[in-house]
Amino acid sequence: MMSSSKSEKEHLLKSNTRSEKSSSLAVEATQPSLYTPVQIMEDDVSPEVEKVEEELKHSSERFRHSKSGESGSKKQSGKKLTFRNIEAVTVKKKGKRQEILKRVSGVARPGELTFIMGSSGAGKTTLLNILTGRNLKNIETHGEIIVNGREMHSVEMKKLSAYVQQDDVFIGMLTVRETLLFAANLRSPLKLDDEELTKIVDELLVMMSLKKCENTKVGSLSEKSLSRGERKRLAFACEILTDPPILFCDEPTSGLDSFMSHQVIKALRQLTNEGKTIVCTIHQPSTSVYLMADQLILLSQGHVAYAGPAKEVDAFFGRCGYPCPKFVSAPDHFMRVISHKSHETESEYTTRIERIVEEHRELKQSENSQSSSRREQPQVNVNFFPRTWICQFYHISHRSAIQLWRERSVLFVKLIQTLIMSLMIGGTYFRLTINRESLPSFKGFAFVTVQMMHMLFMMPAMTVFWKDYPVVVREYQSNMYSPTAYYLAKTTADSIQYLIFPVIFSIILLVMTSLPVHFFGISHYLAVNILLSLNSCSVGQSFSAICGNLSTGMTVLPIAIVPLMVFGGFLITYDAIPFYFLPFAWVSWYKYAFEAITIAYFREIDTIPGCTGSNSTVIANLNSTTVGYLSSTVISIANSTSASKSMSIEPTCSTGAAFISEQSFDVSNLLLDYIVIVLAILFWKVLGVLAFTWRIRRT
Ligand SMILES: Nc1ncnc2c1ncn2[C@@H]1O[C@H](COP(=O)(O)OP(=O)(O)OP(=O)(O)O)[C@@H](O)[C@H]1O
Repeated sequence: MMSSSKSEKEHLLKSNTRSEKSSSLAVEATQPSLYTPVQIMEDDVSPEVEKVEEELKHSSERFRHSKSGESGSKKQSGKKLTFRNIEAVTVKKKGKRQEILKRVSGVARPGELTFIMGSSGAGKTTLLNILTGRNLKNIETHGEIIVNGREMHSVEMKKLSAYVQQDDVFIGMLTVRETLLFAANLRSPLKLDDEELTKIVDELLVMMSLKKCENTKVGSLSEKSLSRGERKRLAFACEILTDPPILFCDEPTSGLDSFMSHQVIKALRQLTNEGKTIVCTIHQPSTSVYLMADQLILLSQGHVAYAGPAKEVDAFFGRCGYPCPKFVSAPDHFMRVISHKSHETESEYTTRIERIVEEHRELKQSENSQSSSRREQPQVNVNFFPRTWICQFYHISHRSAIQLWRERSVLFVKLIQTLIMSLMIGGTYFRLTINRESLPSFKGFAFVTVQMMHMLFMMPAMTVFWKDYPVVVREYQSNMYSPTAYYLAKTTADSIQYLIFPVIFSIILLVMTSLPVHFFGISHYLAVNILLSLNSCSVGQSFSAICGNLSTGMTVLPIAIVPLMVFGGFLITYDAIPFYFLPFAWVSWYKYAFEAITIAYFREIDTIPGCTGSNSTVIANLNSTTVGYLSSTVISIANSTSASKSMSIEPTCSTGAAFISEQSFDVSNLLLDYIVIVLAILFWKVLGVLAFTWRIRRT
């Protein structure tokens, strides 16, 4: 740290001398900047800054010792990052191509801090994304990325580096400590025990000045808990816990005050002292921050305007005819030179940039001609995730369970909803028993039960991923876990509620009705309802993953589900279904659930009270009596298919078995019914996993 301060001061003095010598030809502003170099030097040595720096230094050292298990300071073997002729093109509508980066080349060396600077839209973030192999949807890229003479595949690059992205996204319900512990569990390259991980997290909390908020919930963008600076420091802590040799940071100082910006860059500088290669984009650095850079890459209109030592940039712009005027800070000056001014035309701006780019190209030509050395080819068969699939599954489901519990107000609302619906339906079928008159009502009761298992649970299940989706993308890109582990762990943890609510719903209905109380009936009724609710959430989650967002999923879902419901045997008997719609009936889990519930209650009944024989006739009008409140869509579909056949039950039966076969069901199908419902759950799970994995991998 001391050496860096010293070199900064030398750099600063040189920069002042250069500034004094230079003329003010190319710059309009000649007013002294608010942040004069002398003030910065004074700020730099203020007791408060010194104290924080000392704290950071000691914490950093302790953290590294705890990880390496060595008493002395451990320097990493350096990684020299070279990128050559990086091009990025987006293909827009009607095949229009937009060049974002045009043959961008540069070098970042170990032990050095490299700043990528440029005006907004210059391509800084895109360059970092290409170097780290992330967020390249819709972007075509070319060029070479070489580390220590070997060309890198993006998978290898991810193992060697960490990337602190501009937006800090976290699971809002977790505390700072829990967030770090989760990351440490899944990212640490070595398998460490709980005690060692806790120690690392403790060290990181001190190192990043997060100790005082370690038990504060991270919060989301809508409900803030941590300050922006704390969120930024947490993002750093999550990335550097793997001790990567190369660290990329996109706008690490955005949203921070000048003191905190200085501290963040200072912390990065300290990491370079350990041999790390650090590359960060930075928008408008204060002079104190700028002076900490070793190397500078200036981007303008997707071109490299300058790439080289930071201390030589003044001389370069002087050579181009834009020397830095007296009292104007160097970053302010060259940012002005490479930015589009309001009073100039597009062609004037482009001409200026082309001249600077050409000047830089000439400067670099000799360097490039020397660098055509032979390189090793990339290795792609590298182990992708540090932890096993089971370990990933365990930690994600644990985190999801914590989230579920902390969001228990949502669970409470769902409980109230379940209670209200079950009391309403229980009231409708109050004292329902099995006799001649109530046979149509039983069909209505079975229909409403099955329908409720879908209405209550399918839509809420669709929301399961989307709140956390940006976090999941970020964590996947950081090689923390596979999408399959996430999907299955998240949906499994979320499904706990779908074991409880259907039981509450079923018990209330069973208490309020007067259906026969026997173990066979009750156990099958409960089992079918639980399986149906699990199937509903599998369907909801799967549609959500397939459609990619909630609103599309909610629109598409009824198109697929309504036919299955209509041909489920409640509204039309199997025999009456037109042959071209029969496939819907074959795959309708509604039908199998209805069959299982019917068998559960009628198999044991020898004689249906009130049914004396083959002449008994009961007309059921589901429209007006039993399911009158159901959606008009369903009813109209039912009416438009063979209404007379579907709405009437004309039993020629007096026994339970006869009633079962009257519905085109078979007593021996009970096991098949369960198998089909379980297969439906598995089918939707697999489809959901595939869709989710595809979606995440595309990012
Ligand atoms: N995936 C993409 N699809 C289409 N255009 C893109 C994509 N990514 C980046 N761009 C475009 O590329 C240009 C450069 O974007 P980039 O985010 O790299 O700029 P930047 O220099 O980081 O800007 P800022 O400082 O504002 O973050 C912009 O015009 C942007 O709209």
